[in-house]
Amino acid sequence: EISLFPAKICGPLKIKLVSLRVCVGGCRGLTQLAELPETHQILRQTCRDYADRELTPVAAQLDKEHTYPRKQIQELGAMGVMAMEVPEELGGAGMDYLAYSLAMEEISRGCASTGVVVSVNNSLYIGPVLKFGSEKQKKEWITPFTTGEKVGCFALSEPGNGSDAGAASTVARLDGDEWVLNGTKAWITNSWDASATVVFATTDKSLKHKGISAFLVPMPHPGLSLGKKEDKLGIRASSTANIILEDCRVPVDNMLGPRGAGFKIAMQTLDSGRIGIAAQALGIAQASLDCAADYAHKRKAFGAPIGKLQAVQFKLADMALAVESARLLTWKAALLRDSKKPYIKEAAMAKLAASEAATLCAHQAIQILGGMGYVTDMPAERHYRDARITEIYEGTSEIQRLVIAGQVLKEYQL
Ligand SMILES: Cc1cc2nc3c(=O)[nH]c(=O)nc-3n(C[C@H](O)[C@H](O)[C@H](O)COP(=O)(O)OP(=O)(O)OC[C@H]3O[C@@H](n4cnc5c(N)ncnc54)[C@H](O)[C@@H]3O)c2cc1C
Repeated sequence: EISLFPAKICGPLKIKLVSLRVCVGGCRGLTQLAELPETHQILRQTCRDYADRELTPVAAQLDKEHTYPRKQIQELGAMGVMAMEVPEELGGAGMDYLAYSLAMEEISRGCASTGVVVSVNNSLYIGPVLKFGSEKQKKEWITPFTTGEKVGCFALSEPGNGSDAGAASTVARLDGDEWVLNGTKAWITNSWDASATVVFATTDKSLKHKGISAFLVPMPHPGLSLGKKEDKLGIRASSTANIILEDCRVPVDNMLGPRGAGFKIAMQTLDSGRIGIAAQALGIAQASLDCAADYAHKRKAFGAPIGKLQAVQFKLADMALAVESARLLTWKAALLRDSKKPYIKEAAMAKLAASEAATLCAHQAIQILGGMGYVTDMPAERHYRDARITEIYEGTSEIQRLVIAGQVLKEYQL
């Protein structure tokens, strides 16, 4: 298998990923979190090699020019990475969430913008269709999104509400055999590059969050327009914009899941999605540590490498500790999900720990690099900018703490 690699980028990698499908059941019983099964180690190395070759060298330019990584997303699609959990019959890689987390970390280590495109397509767009869609919807709305040719998005937030997602003001009105959508969705990742979106809108305002339903909307589509591309601090190669719905009509068949189930669909989607964002944050944290440790060996001050200074060593130790502990939490959350056990608390813990690790590591990497950390000649400043969003989207750090506390209090309920 390994001898096939690398003849041509996508073909051999696809073969490798396909051959890993057989082992998915093997990791369910994994108790030794510190060591991955061999199959997952191969997947991790394959994604790491791809990122080193195709993402790390171009990440700074994609960021600078705000360029959507089209070629890379198509290559990742050919590898199976754009639809990791989707069964083979629907065109996906048929793998587990641990595998998805490993791929997400390695891709984000190379380019965090590419990481978020992969994450939104896998967990936020395909995820809810796979879980709540009819067989017909799965074929129509998933299969074309497995190859990297098309990507999807997830439209929950609005200008007036983000954390308080149940307060959605976008409405859906039934008119004959069509739903008519009106409202504005804010901050939608992938929107400028997407071919479809899951939209959350209220079908009965009096029921509050229980009146929210989910809809599948093709893009472009009459009545759907995009706002300006947001000029962001980080993850600048991914697009973020408002999606504006003005009498946007979709057939009744485009409702995803039962009427009124939209809030549940959104929350369950975000529970899983957080594991992917934890993995994205881990990739950024690891890239910051890589950059700082390498520099500590090479940069000399007062006649010796700065890595000999205890002050620098302490920073590296704290960074490595934060990365490793967040990685174990992320793998634990993924393994629990793969074994169909409750994972809400662990996913929130993983996202909180990994995003704070990313912020810490990126901050300390700049300190270790000194002036070189502050300019675009080195990647540390990009990691610092990219890290920040992981503490905001798919639930801010404050919301993660609320989720964790809610679960802890439940465990101690009398
Ligand atoms: C680059 C980017 C990409 C995004 N991509 C998407 C996407 O693809 N799809 C999508 O639907 N959304 C997306 N979002 C939106 C994102 O999920 C929201 O920004 C996030 O949930 C926070 O919502 P908000 O910005 O409205 O902040 P608010 O909810 O207004 O929060 C403001 C502050 O108040 C705090 N706060 C709010 N409520 C509480 C509480 N109960 N307890 C304690 N503190 C609280 C928050 O933690 C935060 O610090 C994206 C955002 C960005 C910036």
